[in-house]
Amino acid sequence: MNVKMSYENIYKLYGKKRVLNKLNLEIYDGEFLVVLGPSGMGKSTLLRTTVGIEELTAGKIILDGKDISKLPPNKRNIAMVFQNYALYPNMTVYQNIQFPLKMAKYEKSKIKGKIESIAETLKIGDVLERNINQLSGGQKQRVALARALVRDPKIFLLDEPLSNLDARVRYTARAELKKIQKELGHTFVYVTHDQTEASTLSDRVAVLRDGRIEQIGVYDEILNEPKSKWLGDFVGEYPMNFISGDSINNSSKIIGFRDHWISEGDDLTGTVEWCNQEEDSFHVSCRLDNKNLETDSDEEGGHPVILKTNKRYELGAKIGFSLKRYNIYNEDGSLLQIVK
Ligand SMILES: Nc1ncnc2c1ncn2[C@@H]1O[C@H](COP(=O)(O)OP(=O)(O)OP(=O)(O)O)[C@@H](O)[C@H]1O
Repeated sequence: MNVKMSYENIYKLYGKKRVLNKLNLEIYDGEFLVVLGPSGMGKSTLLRTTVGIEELTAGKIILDGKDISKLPPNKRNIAMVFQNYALYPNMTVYQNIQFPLKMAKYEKSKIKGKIESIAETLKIGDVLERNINQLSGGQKQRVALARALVRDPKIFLLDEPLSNLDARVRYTARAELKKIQKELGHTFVYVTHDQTEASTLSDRVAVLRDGRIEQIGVYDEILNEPKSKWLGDFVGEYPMNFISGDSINNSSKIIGFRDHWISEGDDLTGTVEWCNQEEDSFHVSCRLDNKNLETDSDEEGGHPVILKTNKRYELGAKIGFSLKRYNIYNEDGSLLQIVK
C-alpha cells in the first residue's frame, strides 16, 4: 500500500489544552479512512490543521512525500467538504462549482468542459442553472463534492457532510458517496461520530481519543477486538459489556463481551429491566444476579449488561446465558487476551 498522507507527531494546543497530542497516522492512497471519535476529541481540528486553516503547534504533515505543514492553505491542494457544505446561496450550481477555478485563475476556455464533465459524473448536469436553495439535501452534497473535485485536489477531507440530511436521504447519500469515491479512486478522510457511517463507508477506521489515535483498522476488527475498554465502550451500536472474571475464569481480570456473544446456558443469570424489539431480534438489558461481578460500577440491584436475543422477555423475567467468546482486559483497561 502506498502512503498518501502521514501525520508525524502532530500537536495542536489551544492555551494549555492539547487537542491533538502527539498524533501519528498514515493514510493509504485511494482509501476511504473514517476518523471516528466522540464530540470534542479533536476531529475537526485534525482536518482544519490539515487544510491549513489552523496552524499546527508542532509536528509534520507529509502529503505525497512533501512536508506541507508550513504551506498556506491555497498551496496544499487539499479539498475540504464541510458539514453545512458552505455553498454560496446566491449563486447557481454552475457558479458555485466555477468559483474555485476562477480563484485559481484556471484557463477560461477549459472551465466549461471541466464543470460539465464533473457535473455528469456526479449526476447534477441537469441542475447546473438552478439556485442552491432549489436543491435537495442530497443534491447540495453532490454540488459541494463537485466544487471540491473541480480543482483536482490530492486528497479530500470531509467533516460530517451527511449529518444535515434526514435519515432516509442519508442512507442513499452514504451509498452514493462511497460509490463515487471508489469510482474516482480518490483518497477520502472522513470525520464523524456516527457508528453506522464508520461501519458502512470506511475501508479503515481510526478512532480518535484525547488527541491521539487509539486504534486503527477495519471496523469489525475494532468492534470485536478493541484494544482498550474505552474502545469497547465507544465503538459499536451498543457498548461492550464488562464484568469481573470471577465467575467466568476465576480471575480478577475484566471480561468484555458483545451483546451477541452469548448462547443458552446458566453461567450467568439476571433479571430483565428492559427489552427493545428491533427488526428481527431483541435487545435486552438485565441486571446480573451473580455476586462479585461489579467492575467499575457500584449500581444497586446488580451489574447491568445488554444482550441480543431472538425472543422477547417481559420486564422482571429471569434470563440465563453463557459466553461463546470474550476478551480479557487488564485493570488499566488494556486488552490482555482474546478467548474464542
Ligand atoms: N479555536 C479554538 N480555541 C480554543 N479551543 C478550541 C478551538 N477550536 C476547538 N477547540 C476545542 O478543542 C477541542 C476539540 O474540538 P474539535 O472541534 O476538533 O472536536 P470534534 O471532535 O470535531 O468535536 P465535534 O464532533 O463536536 O465537532 C474542543 O474541546 C474544543 O472546545
